[in-house]
Amino acid sequence: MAPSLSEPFSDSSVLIDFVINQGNGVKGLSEMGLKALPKQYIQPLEERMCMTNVQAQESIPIIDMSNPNDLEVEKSICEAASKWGFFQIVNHDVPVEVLENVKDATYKFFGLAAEVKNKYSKEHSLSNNVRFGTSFTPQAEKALEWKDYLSLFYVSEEEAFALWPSVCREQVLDYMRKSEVVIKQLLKVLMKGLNVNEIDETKESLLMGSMRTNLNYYPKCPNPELTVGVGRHSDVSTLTILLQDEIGGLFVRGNDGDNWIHVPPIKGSLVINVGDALQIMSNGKYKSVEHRVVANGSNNRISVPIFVNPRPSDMIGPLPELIENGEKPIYKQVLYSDYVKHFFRKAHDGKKTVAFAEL
Ligand SMILES: COc1cc(/C=C/C(=O)SCCNC(=O)CCNC(=O)[C@H](O)C(C)(C)COP(=O)(O)OP(=O)(O)OC[C@H]2O[C@@H](n3cnc4c(N)ncnc43)[C@H](O)[C@@H]2OP(=O)(O)O)ccc1O
Ligand SMILES: O=C(O)CCC(=O)C(=O)O
Ligand SMILES: [Fe+2]
Repeated sequence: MAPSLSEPFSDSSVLIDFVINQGNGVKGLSEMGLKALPKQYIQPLEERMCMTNVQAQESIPIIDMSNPNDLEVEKSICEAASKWGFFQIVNHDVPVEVLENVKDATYKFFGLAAEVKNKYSKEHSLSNNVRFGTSFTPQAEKALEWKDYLSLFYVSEEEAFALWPSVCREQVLDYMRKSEVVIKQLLKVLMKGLNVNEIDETKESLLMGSMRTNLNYYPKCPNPELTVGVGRHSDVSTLTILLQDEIGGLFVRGNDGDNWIHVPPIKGSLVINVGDALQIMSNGKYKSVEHRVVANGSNNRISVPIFVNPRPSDMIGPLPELIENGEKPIYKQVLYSDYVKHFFRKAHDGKKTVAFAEL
């Protein structure tokens, strides 16, 4: 039974039951037309976005990928990855209709009835590789985040056909397939910037041996200033390729450490960011930068990140080529699945995950 408007969720077990156990998510809360944000979503003051900390004059680089092997383009990719950890690419090879189709499919998935989406929840999903959820890690969070997601870990086309929701399966697979060219172009350039000039099969697998695509849904929120869409974090990937819609709300930590920079939506562009695995493998040259998403009081928002990762069974650490060149390692070798489990078992806490690999 849905809770009544006059008795909103003062009892947390009622909220958890409605949002998590019944699969209504925050989308279900948003669609009830609540007048006030349930207290479980109220973030401590220091985690709320304060507009005085936004640096409106700054922006992350926008890189034209028409000629990816042009030396100036290569230089701007490596500089952006070292200085900002984030950049947007335009004129890349991923067709605009592939991007539009995956956005439509995201709306289709979240438009399904709660009972249907709930078949993919941690409790009911037939596989750990397919997971519908809400917030980030609700069991570890003091305050919940205003986001629902579907997370799809790619193993094979056969598995995707058997297990992924049919309303979005083809569109996500197509988005992943078509993004592979640009992912390889970027990794080749980034490796060249480290003087790693050959990407053999083993290295390619270490850099991009596994991929996970998330469909993120941030519904319209009452009192958006009191909560977050996604709290401060860095990704644990090698690289993340992020498609966002036209609403905006993604902020990246500026390189002076205190301020936040908005990532404005640009039609047809993709946002690229360095994840912790690449920061570790590059021995700190490329930076995985903290970012967060604000909640929105007027619009629903979606985004579709592809997390390009090592394989769970890979050991990651500074690349041997860097150490052979005389660099002192600042990270140890860690099993990538241990690193990711450490990330998923705690609430978002900015850049703290990487301490797991520090020497
Ligand atoms: C969801 O909101 C997010 C997500 C992000 C993600 C940013 C990234 O960079 S994702 C890239 C993740 N990397 C990979 O997918 C690498 C390859 N995969 C793995 O290494 C493994 O699949 C695994 C993720 C480590 C899971 O390993 P497994 O041995 O099967 O162990 P489990 O028991 O299933 O999971 C361990 C632990 O993690 C939780 N968890 C697993 N998958 C997810 C998921 N997709 N989303 C959320 N949480 C997940 C799981 O519940 C377990 O926790 P327990 O407490 O139950 O033990 C960035 C920002 C966001 O807001
Ligand atoms: O929605 C966004 O713009 C970013 C989401 C994000 O940071 C993530 O899923 O890791
Ligand atoms: Fe992220």
